[in-house]
Amino acid sequence: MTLYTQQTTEQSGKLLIKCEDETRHPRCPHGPTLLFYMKDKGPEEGFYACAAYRDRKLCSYNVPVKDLNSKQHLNRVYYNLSREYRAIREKFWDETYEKEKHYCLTCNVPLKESDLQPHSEHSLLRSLSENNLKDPTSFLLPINNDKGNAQYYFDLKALQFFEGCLRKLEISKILCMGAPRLHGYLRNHCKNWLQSFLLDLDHRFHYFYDDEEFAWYNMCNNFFFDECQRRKFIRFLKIKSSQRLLLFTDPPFGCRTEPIINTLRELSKLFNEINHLPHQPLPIFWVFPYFSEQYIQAECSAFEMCDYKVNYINHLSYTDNGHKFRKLGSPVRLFTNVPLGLLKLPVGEGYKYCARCERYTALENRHCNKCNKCPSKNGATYRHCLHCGTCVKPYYIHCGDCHRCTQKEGHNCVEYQAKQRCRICGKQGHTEPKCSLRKT
Ligand SMILES: C[S@@+](CC[C@H](N)C(=O)[O-])C[C@H]1O[C@@H](n2cnc3c(N)ncnc32)[C@H](O)[C@@H]1O
Ligand SMILES: [Zn+2]
Ligand SMILES: [Zn+2]
Ligand SMILES: [Zn+2]
Ligand SMILES: [Zn+2]
Ligand SMILES: [Zn+2]
Ligand SMILES: [Zn+2]
Repeated sequence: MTLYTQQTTEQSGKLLIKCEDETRHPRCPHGPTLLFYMKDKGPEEGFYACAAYRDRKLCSYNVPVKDLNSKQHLNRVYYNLSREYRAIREKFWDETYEKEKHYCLTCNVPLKESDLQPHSEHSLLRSLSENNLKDPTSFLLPINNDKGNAQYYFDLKALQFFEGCLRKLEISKILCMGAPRLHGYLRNHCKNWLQSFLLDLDHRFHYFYDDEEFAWYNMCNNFFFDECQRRKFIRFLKIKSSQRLLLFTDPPFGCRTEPIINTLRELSKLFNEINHLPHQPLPIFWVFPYFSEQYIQAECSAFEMCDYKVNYINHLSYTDNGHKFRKLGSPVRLFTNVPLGLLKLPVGEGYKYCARCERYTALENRHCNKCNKCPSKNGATYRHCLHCGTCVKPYYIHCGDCHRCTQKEGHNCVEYQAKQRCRICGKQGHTEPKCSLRKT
């Protein structure tokens, strides 16, 4: 059962989520839970469920608010495995007796020569190379369950694009929150000007990275599994006045936006406190699909969407070559509070500079003089509809009853209008003809 994705909420009505006060919520093994409830019934009728895993098979914690027995649930302590993982790392890297390093992909454990025997029938990677060890995402099997880790890795072009942006913005420290391949890439290619720190739910990184660059972490509730790692992380946040830190995140697309935004706020606050800076949001890069724009902007209007299409190497639909979106390319974009004019998109890869927008946009995104912007969101070339007063997807048809362009012919106008969002201002409850922001 997928209860918690944003799209489900939109369809099924109003499943809300309470995450601000989460440290007071009962805990599952993945930290404080989130409180889910229906808008018309209120939090008392809601339930607490795991912040990280969106499937009961992956984390079975699910307790209705009214069944919460404080003694039973509130003070439950879960065993922290971080210490054990770190002990395995120490042994793995200790070369006093054995130098060779191996990995069992079946059991997901690093091994030395004398550990190999019980794994002889398993899928083994013997004698890991230095390059493998420098970036474990080069050989670890991605955990690509969409209701859990949803581990999809950037392709090389995306990594190079991000590197270019970070250079241009003169970033000197980066937090890779749920971005292990980016972390691996940057620590190997950019270490003389950029320090990277990885925050991820995947405990396997314990084996390859020490506490100076990795913390086992849940970004949906800002939870560190290990206190020692949290302290090291706080040290990493401390910057000199000449340095700049950027927070980069690529969460699973099934994650709700509210808890992530909450975490971004908490981390910004912590960063400012540690550095004795006035309140200001951190520069953030957030990779997410273009169709989530409304949810991100509803919570945080400072985030704008950049036209760059982000590709993954191990996801069929989320690449330019994927079958589902082949015509329009990957639907994955970069959302950021950094002014879009500061980002340079690669001209040889389907992008151009639009002098009127004063930023780079996709080649197919033609500037509309009436809307005064390059309007496309999804990679198609939009056309301007004079009746709607805005640009729309090319295959939309203007409906005389709805007074707007719609996707489906023969739709039920009453039902359709009730659910729609205005394409000009993004709000619900009216459509373009009645929008106060309409220009033409
Ligand atoms: C879509 S992948 C992003 C990887 C990125 N594209 C890269 O190549 O570096 C999501 C990553 O976030 C991690 N993750 C998933 N849920 C998380 C959570 N609740 N907290 C922290 N990390 C999480 C996964 O383990 C995975 O590494
Ligand atoms: Zn859990
Ligand atoms: Zn094994
Ligand atoms: Zn333009
Ligand atoms: Zn237009
Ligand atoms: Zn129209
Ligand atoms: Zn409007």
